Amino acid sequence: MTEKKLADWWNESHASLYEKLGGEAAVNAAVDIFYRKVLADPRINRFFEGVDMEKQAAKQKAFLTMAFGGPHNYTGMDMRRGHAHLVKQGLNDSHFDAVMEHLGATMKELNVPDELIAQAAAIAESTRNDVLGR
Ligand code: HEM
Repeated sequence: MTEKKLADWWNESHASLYEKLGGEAAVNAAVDIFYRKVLADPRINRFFEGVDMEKQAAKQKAFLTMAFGGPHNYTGMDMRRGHAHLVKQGLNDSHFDAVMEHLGATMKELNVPDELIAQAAAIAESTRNDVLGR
């Protein structure tokens, strides 16, 4: 193998899900679509009432970066703290499922391959108990 081929092979086989999806550009493309879906959904939009737009955009970006397996600084404890007030307002599995639905639909709209959608869903799913405070 030439050096270039070796480097390509290494990068392809070690690319994170985040890199495969297109990194920060992919997250930025997904934010608008995802955000619109969430805010248009009467099952869950009440949780986002009174959250200011700037904070919200940063939150959506953090959410998607996390789901895409990218660099993030959140831990289970942060997920617990970040959603504890929502759990008090009744946040439960049905709301979590709705968010998962929008995540999958957003990625489908962006023509992400099913296999990568499944990987992102698995990452998001792994936060369920922390988000729901149990
Ligand atoms: C897939 C699981 C989820 C992940 C990975 C996630 C991720 C995050 C992150 C990173 C933040 C920012 C926390 C911070 O302030 O540092 C956040 C906040 C928030 N999340 Fe989630 N989230 C998830 C599920 C949900 C669900 C199911 C809802 C409601 C239906 C929700 C509603 C919110 C709201 C409203 C905030 C902003 C809270 C505030 O600033 O007052 N999240 N989430």
